[in-house]
Order: sequence, then structure tokens, then C-alpha cells
Amino acid sequence: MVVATQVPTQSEKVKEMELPIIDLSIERSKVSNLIVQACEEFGFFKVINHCVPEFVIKTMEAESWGFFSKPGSEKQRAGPANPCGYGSKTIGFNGDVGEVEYLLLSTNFQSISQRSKTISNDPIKFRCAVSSYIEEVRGLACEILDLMAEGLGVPHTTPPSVFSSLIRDVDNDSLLRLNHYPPLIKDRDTSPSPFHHTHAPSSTNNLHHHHHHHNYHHHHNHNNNNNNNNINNRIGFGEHTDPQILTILRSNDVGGLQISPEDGVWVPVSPDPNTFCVNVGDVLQAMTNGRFVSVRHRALANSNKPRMSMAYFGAPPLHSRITPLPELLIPGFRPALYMPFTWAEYKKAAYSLRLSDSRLDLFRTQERDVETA
Ligand SMILES: C=C1C[C@]23C[C@@]1(O)CC[C@H]2[C@@]12CC[C@H](O)[C@@](C)(C(=O)O1)[C@H]2[C@@H]3C(=O)O
Ligand SMILES: O=C(O)CCC(=O)C(=O)O
Ligand SMILES: [Fe+2]
Repeated sequence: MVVATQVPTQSEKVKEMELPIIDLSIERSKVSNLIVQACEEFGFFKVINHCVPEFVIKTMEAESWGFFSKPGSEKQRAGPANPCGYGSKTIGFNGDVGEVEYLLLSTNFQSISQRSKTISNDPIKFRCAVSSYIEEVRGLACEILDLMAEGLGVPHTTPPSVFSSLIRDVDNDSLLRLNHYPPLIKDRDTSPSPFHHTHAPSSTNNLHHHHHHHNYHHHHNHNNNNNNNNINNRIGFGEHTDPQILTILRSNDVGGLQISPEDGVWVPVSPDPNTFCVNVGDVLQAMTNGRFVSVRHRALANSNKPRMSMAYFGAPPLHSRITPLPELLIPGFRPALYMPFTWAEYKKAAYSLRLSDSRLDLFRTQERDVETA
């Protein structure tokens, strides 16, 4: 089966714009207002002065490189991704493909312990690295969700908020995804696959420092042909919104992530290993009755250097009922835009669709927000 892959086309504009950078160490009421503003305008922002220890991030990153540097046959032992596990090029079950390989992990401790055996030669080390990382980013996600609730002025604003309670729940369905976008422009060697690379980069590897700004420039010289062969901007991870509540993404210093604030416009997100990129998921858009936006994004695999991203997707328990918060509704003026659903129902819908399909549209009511009508 031949599957058409989305590619950047001539009609797409690339805008220069920086995402809001929010300093979590400033006064709480200010942070919460800035976060709310960012979620309404962009659905995406970066955070600095977060409390996730650098060694926890570095340890997770090292384990991740350790895995992706293994030969393909060994990586397949952790596959196929159904949906959790190792996947290469195929994403989901409905024909999406991209220049990416990944590990999708449930954040549940039992499941990580089991998986680790097929992922690492030192499963305990791997399991510890993943558990510590998850604990830290979940903490960060909860903190941000509590700040959002405060900024929105929804009741029960004393933490835990109605948002963070969902991902604090023991039965939460959160995921951790490790994405590796192999370099596409590589030394002319004889390896048949673009996924072959022999050495994992480390922070001390400065071989490529002269390419530092490469990923800021390629977006302007599109070589537009309607296939996915243009080596400068192949799709790594096709456009989509994240279905969950909140995503906390960390990448190495290689760019590729782009967000689409409006149709046909793509804004590159500059990579920064010391910040986390946070984005609103579909469930949070529904709970805030559309006040916060779950924005389309994608990742291009276009660099000389491998990109690696680690995404934590904070999700509710499967049986949780998701509805627009009553406090955010004004009868006649701001009616409910989404029907109630359980996370299990939403997930089922998501997995029946392609990456680029809108899932939230399936749950829209007939109502229209007066402001946007
Ligand atoms: C094509 C698909 C992959 C995906 C499930 C889906 O059917 C549609 C949503 C996709 C997505 C995007 C964000 C996350 O990476 C992800 C894990 C998720 O929850 O929804 C993936 C799913 C996946 O890769 O399993
Ligand atoms: O790798 C990236 O930067 C984006 C990944 C992503 O959007 C996802 O895993 O859902
Ligand atoms: Fe995503």
C-alpha cells in the first residue's frame, strides 16, 4: 500500500514568531495570568525556571539515546507499537507514516517495569530513569494545570485543581513518548536506511557546532514538490492535535517542531533543551469550553543532526467524564460547545482516525459561541 504523506506545500507560509516564554519563578498570580493568556492565544508556550532537575532530564535522554542507537533488530524486540511499544515510521493504525522512530510508554509503573525488559540491557536502570522523569514532568504538569485553574478563576482553585486531579488520579492514562528523527542529510555512506547512525550524540559532542543555526533557515528555501522526498523538509511527525489534557515536551537542541496557529501558517519553535514546551490538549480545550486552544503542530525531520523529543501526555483515567466546566458557561451567550464524553470514548474516536483528522469536531454541540459566531 502506498500512503501519501503530508508535505509542506507552496501555499504554506512560515511565520517568524517566538512562543511566549513563561518564567515559573515569578509571582504566582502573574504566572497564572500569563499562562491563561498564552493558552487562549497560542495553546503553546515555553516554561523556564521549572523545578525539574537537570540530571533527571539528562539521565532520561541518555537512556533514550541508548535505545535508539541499538540495531534495528534489537529495537524491534520492544515493538510493535500497539499502541505502546517501539514503532518505526508508522504512526497509529490508520496509515500515517513519517521519518520518525519512537517508543510509546504507558506511565503506569507495572507497565514500565515489564516493557523495560525488552527495551534495555539494564532494565532496572531504564525503569528508574523513566520513573524519575515521569514523576518530575507530571509534577510540572500538575503545577501548570493548577496555575491555569487559578488564572481562569474556576472554583476549587486551591490545588489540586479540577484539571490536575485528573492526572494525579492513580488510574490516570498518561503516556510518555520518545521520538527520534534521524538525520536525513547524512554522510554519503553505504547504509541503506536513514535510521542508521552509529554514534549517539552527547552534550559534549561539539562536532556540529557550526551548523547551530541551520534549522532556523531551511524553512525559507522550500523546494516544493508534492512528495516526501525533499530532503530539507520531510515530515517526521504529521500535523495533529494532542488528544490529552496537557503535553510537556522537551527536545534536544535540534529544531523541527512547528505549530499552526491558523490554517496554512506554520511557526517554527526554536529548540531549547533547557526549557519545556507546553501545549493544551483536546480534553483541556473541551473542559475550558474552547477558551484554551489545542493547536495543530507537526515535526519536520530535516536536519543534519538527529532530533530527539520526549513528550509527556497528561491524560485522565479512562472512565473520567469530561464536560465543559459549568463555571465557564453563560447560558445563551457561552453555551456548551462540546458534549460530555469519557476519556475512553474520546480515545476510541482518536484511534479510529488519521493523525490530521479533527477529533474534537466529533464531540461538538450544535451551539456556537456568540463571540465567534
Ligand atoms: C494516528 C494516530 C496516532 C495517535 C492515535 C491516532 O489515531 C490519532 C492521534 C495520535 C496521537 C497524537 C499525539 C500522541 O503522540 C499520541 C500518542 C496520542 O495520544 O494521539 C498519538 C497516537 C499514537 O501514536 O498512538
Ligand atoms: O517531536 C516533536 O517535537 C513533536 C512530537 C509530537 O507532536 C507528539 O509526539 O505528539
Ligand atoms: Fe503532538
